[in-house]
Amino acid sequence: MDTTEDRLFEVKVGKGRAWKWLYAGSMLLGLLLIWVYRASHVPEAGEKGRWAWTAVFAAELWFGFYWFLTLSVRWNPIYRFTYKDRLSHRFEEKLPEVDIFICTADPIIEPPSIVINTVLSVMAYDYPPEKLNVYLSDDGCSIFTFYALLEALQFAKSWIPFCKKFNIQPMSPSLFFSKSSISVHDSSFSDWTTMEKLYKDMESMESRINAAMKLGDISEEIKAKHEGFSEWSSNISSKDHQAIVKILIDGRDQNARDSEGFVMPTVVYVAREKRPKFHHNFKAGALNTLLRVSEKISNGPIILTIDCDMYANNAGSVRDALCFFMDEKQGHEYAFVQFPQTYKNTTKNDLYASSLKIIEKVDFPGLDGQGGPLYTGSCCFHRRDCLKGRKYSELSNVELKGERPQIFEASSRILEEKTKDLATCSYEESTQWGKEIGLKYGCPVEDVITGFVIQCRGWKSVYFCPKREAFLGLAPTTLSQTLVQHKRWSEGDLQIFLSKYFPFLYGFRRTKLGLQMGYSIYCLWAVNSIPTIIYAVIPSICLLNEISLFPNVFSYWFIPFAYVISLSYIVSLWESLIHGETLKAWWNEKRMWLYKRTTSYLFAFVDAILKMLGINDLAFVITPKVVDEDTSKRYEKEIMEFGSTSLMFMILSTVAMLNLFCLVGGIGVVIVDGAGALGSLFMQLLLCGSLVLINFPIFEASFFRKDNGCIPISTTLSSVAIVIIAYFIPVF
Ligand SMILES: O=c1ccn([C@@H]2O[C@H](COP(=O)(O)OP(=O)(O)O[C@H]3O[C@H](CO)[C@@H](O)[C@H](O)[C@H]3O)[C@@H](O)[C@H]2O)c(=O)[nH]1
Ligand SMILES: [Mn+2]
Repeated sequence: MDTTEDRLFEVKVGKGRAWKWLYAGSMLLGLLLIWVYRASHVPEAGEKGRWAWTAVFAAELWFGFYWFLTLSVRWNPIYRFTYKDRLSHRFEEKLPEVDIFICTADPIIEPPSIVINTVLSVMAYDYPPEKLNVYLSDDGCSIFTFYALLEALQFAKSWIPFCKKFNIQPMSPSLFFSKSSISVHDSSFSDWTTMEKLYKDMESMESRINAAMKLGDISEEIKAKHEGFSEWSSNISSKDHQAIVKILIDGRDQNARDSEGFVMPTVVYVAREKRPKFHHNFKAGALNTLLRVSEKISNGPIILTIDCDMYANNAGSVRDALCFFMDEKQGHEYAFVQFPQTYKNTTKNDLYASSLKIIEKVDFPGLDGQGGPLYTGSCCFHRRDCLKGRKYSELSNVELKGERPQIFEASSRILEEKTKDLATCSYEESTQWGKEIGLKYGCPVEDVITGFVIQCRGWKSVYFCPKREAFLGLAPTTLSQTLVQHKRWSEGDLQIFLSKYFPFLYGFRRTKLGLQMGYSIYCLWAVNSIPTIIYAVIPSICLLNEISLFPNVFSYWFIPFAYVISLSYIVSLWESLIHGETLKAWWNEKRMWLYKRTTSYLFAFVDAILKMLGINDLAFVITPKVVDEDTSKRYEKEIMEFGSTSLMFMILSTVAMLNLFCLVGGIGVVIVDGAGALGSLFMQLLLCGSLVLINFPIFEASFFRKDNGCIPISTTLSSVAIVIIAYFIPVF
């Protein structure tokens, strides 16, 4: 019973080992030579540039070490393929219940129209609907989200059967109808009238929801239609809002069938206290709430967690995930199956590098080869018991039983009352929730830390990248949103590194060394800020002051520098291009690399240290899912968005101005001193020149743009002033 035909999935191992050895070996040699050069050429005490030299040396040591960590995810990538036909052939009748957890937190920055499209998309999965249960957690505790959900469920009655009948993908109505070429256009599609009607229904649903939002209230007429609205009837702002649980569709209920006998998935709305406070714990708290509530309602052994802006785009994803969990040979080893988080709103050249292409295409298959990818919060299927805290044991055969708790027989109203207490934040007081049970608390990347602990309990995870994207989400569409998001991520990741979950210690013997290194790549994102700032500032200042920090182009020592630098850029460019990025997207990615490191990571670094000292509190800054029309037009045209004053922009602008200033000065020096100076300052000219080039959008936004997204004049003036002042401070 071990032939390949029995397996529900297949694994292909990446090729090119010999090349990798050659690459890694020669890079290492180059790095060693650079370090030898640095160590043997330190300027004498009292000589100019001694400090600069030391700083640059330290930065290069770090870059070398960090590069070494990144080898872990390039060494052994694996790629997976599933056999869904075998799954249905063998297990169709025994498919488990699947619970889908969707989180939303704020009706303004996460508009209900987005949330309901996510809900509708997962309801339409190609999966027995009586085994599909959708839970929406609403930390915004918003009557509008609730209302929108009710509207969506009404619409679902025609939308879901339509999706199933014609295999509609994407299953999110707004995405489906926004596509200019609709995939059902072939001859088999015969139901234009239904489609047109659906489109009209969707539009009128949207306009009703928007009208209610605009009005700031739900009309009495609508409120009368569902008793659930009464939860909001009393003066909510003064009352301590405990929790709401509403079973809106009970999939087991015969009434949930439509006239043709069509069954709808179960849909449950859960809201907790409105304002984050004691025991709230942000998204991790929300997911743990859903764990408890769902346990009493459907208790699906498999759970999908997604964010409210992540539309399901591939109807087969649930079955894909089950191909891993239900595989007889290896299924019992896997705790979760992570799908890539892809975005529907990235522009052609991915201005803010938000597609995270290299992570998706290179890092994660690489991590999979080391024991499994990170859990990234969204687009991930879990085994319920692993998520709750179960340890792996080779002996126990983890069955995926689809049994519902007895209590389900209870009527919805009784069940709602019973689960309400479980949904409150105060329920968790002096319990193990967030510590031993469920998602971990106290970290802005609850997902990464939770996944890591699961892997340390002996479980493996799976990364599955299907041909048709499984999910399509919304990436941030402005520079500051992107930088803030990365601050949250890098801060959370660094916190893990500084905590008892330090990968090399906590993961020791529990996970592979390669996986610990893989985690460290992200955990140390924030630390990269310091060496990067050193490199972006010091060589340029030295250039201006005619202090050479690199070997002369005509010296042998120049070779390792040239080799290491060009090879790393060639490899990075090659990785981008083979994964379908444009040349410009690569360039944009390099710019964001610099911007994240000099701002997000720097702030994260500082905040993580403060947090460790107990000075700072935990926060979760939610990424807005909408921007105004003006901004969104600029985004479409790939014009970088600044628009406001912020410390982050101030830093970016100062670094850019400084380099411009130094480049002009440096060129002046070379012209005056001639070829000799060019040889010894060549590397610095190149570095400074590249920094000026990559910062072109900043110069444009400071001096040439007139729109609302340009850099405020005050920021430009201040950064120029800082550069001038810095020029007169004798640093060396
Ligand atoms: O108090 C909160 C705060 C956030 N959320 C939800 O968490 C999700 C993610 O928030 P978002 O602002 O969109 O963050 P992103 O940076 O886009 O999210 C990434 O990073 C998070 C960790 O920082 C992960 O939880 C996410 O899954 C992952 O997509 C959203 O659905 C929110 O509604 C809550 O439910 N409650
Ligand atoms: Mn998001």
